[in-house]
Amino acid sequence: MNPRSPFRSLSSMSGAYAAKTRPSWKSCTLLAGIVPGFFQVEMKKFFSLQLEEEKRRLWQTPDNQEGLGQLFVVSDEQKLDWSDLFYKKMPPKLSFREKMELYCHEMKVLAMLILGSLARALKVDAVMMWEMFEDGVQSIRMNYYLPCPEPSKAIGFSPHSDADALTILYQFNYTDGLQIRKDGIWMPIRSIPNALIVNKGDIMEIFSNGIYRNIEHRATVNSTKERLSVATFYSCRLDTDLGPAPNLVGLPFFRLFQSSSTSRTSTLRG
Ligand SMILES: O=C(O)CCC(=O)C(=O)O
Ligand SMILES: [Fe+2]
Repeated sequence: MNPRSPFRSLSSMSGAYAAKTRPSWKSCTLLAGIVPGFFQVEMKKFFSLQLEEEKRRLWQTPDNQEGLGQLFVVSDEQKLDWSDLFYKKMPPKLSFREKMELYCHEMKVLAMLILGSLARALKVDAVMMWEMFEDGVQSIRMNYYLPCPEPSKAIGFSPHSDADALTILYQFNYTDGLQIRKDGIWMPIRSIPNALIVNKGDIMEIFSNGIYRNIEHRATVNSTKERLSVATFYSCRLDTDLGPAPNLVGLPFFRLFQSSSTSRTSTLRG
């Protein structure tokens, strides 16, 4: 039987615990809980690259170990390692673009969780919902509202509904401004530290046959404080025939929307 290195869970790795139980093993298997499956898929794709041209482009050079290849070959006689290898140095800090991509990735995971709950609430086929949204279109908008000398005469973001299925909004510096229209009245949504606001958009209204209404909202400005918000928009795949879910049309429901191709839906507001 192969010996196994000791297991540790991430939560048990407090300094005191780790010092007291320092294992004689030089390595330890850490159970971190979150294993990024998407990375494994991409890695497999990468190593199955058949394109000679692409491989040549990524090939290591004698003065740079970064890239694809086996630079540990020092003589024709040596026994070669039976592996392909890709080596890349990572910058110590993420760039703004990388941070934005990471944020979008986390928001997509959250959007899919929320869509899963909505599928259960609407009693729609979860597989159909998954296929519609898993490779959906995602976009991000960052809004910066400057203090305005005459806030009552200006509006930060005019009233609109988002064209997507779900919007996840984060308000950075706890400055109020977002308002939603309920029964004809504009209601302020208080900015709570670390809270995300989830709004349903036009696609969700169509898909749910009007059960979930899109949210009309706007952003106001104020005279002393700037305000920052970031909205990530999540829509279904572009090749979806968008219409109400089949179980939501027919009695007791009236069909409120016809199906049409998603690419015709306006994306002006997300
Ligand atoms: O800044 C806000 O609170 C709202 C932003 C918004 O509605 C949008 O970007 O679509
Ligand atoms: Fe919006």
